[in-house]
Amino acid sequence: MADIIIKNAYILTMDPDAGDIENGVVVIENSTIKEIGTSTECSADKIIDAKGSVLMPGLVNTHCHAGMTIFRGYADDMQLQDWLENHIWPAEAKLTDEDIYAGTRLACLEMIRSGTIAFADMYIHENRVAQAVDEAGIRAALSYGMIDFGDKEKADKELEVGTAFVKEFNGKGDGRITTMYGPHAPNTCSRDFLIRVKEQAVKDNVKLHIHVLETEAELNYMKENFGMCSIHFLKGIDFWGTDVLAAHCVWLSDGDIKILAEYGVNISHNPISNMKLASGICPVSKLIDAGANVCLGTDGCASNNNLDMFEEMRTAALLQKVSTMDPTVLPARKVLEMATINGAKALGINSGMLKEGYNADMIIVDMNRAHLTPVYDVASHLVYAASGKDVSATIVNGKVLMEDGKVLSMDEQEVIDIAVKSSKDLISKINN
Ligand SMILES: O=c1[nH]cnc2c1ncn2[C@@H]1O[C@H](CO)[C@@H](O)[C@H]1O
Ligand SMILES: [Zn+2]
Repeated sequence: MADIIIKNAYILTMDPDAGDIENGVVVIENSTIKEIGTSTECSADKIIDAKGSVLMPGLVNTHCHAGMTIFRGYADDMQLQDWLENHIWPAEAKLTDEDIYAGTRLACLEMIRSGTIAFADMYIHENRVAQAVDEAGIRAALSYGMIDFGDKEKADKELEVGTAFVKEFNGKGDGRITTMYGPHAPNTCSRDFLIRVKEQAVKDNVKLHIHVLETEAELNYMKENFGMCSIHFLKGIDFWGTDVLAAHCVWLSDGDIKILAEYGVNISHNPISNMKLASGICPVSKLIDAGANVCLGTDGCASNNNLDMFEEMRTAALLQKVSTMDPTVLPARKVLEMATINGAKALGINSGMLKEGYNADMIIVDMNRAHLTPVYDVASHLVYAASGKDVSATIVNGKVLMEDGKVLSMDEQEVIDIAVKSSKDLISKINN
């Protein structure tokens, strides 16, 4: 007896061998996909009738600071450096681990609601992030964000916290949680520290998550201090590899693009954050043409200001078209690949496709809506017309986290109330 059968769905498998299945069935047993096709002999404890809906792999958000939902709308309309140094970092200094737990629960709730099945996180008090992820039932690749600012003592401490986190939480939450090292950026971490972190990550056999060339200011800083850009600098210390998830990568030369592709670096494109902070535009279509693995992320909620990966897909497509003045770049299916297959590859998880043996991580999108009518091409609607609010069900690791628009793995009102309280406490701490 299987656990769940989903029937009568239009299945967007994202599996290049299978394509779309117009009236399909998926059978879930334990945490994986047991069968996918047009019919099944299996029976199951639970049957979900997805008539009129699309069943697809859940989306993967490859760059997030989940706890920053607490700062949603807190500091808008400024330059990244001013925003971080004068607003976000002073406020983060007042955050308690309880605030981060509350903010991450809110993020998980929002992600489950909007069809995200996994995310890559870099933040502080990451043990509480892991707790929130474990309880919410979502999947995540978590890292403690480390910054040394060239201070040797701080570097030792940061690496100690980062290493302890990696070791304690890798594989937790029935394997839904994996861990990474999170050196913040080449202009906030020293050369020595980045070398040590890379060595430790290789030793522990875990991946690395880092911000790279998000701003022109970083490019100028690296040129002034090292006589080269961050891409060549990181190449020089043997940092690059398929184990690296590099967020942003906005300020790239054609030579940099070749390096990133050659080393198989995973690039998390965050178009909304890059637009909001006026950081610039990642040359996504050039990266893809060069053969690089480009995926999508929202960044934290203070620079987006939501975690809706459907909005991120649409923005990625539109921004690339207007910036290259070529409407043929990043067609809908390509963007869907970025948000599913490519994201799963970056996180090293067996998700991103609906295929036998893969993780049972999937979502149901309700197409019976005015703004999704009529339908000529399902992929087009998912990228250009749908939003996260159209997701009716989210399944992660074979567990139904949301069904018929109702979140089952957490008490929604409680999560919202506690996050509101955290934000109010925070403001009074900041003002005192
Ligand atoms: O867009 C961004 N660029 C650089 N840093 C960021 C961005 N968003 C958030 N953080 C910061 O990265 C650290 C992770 O532990 C946090 O301090 C967070 O505020
Ligand atoms: Zn970030």
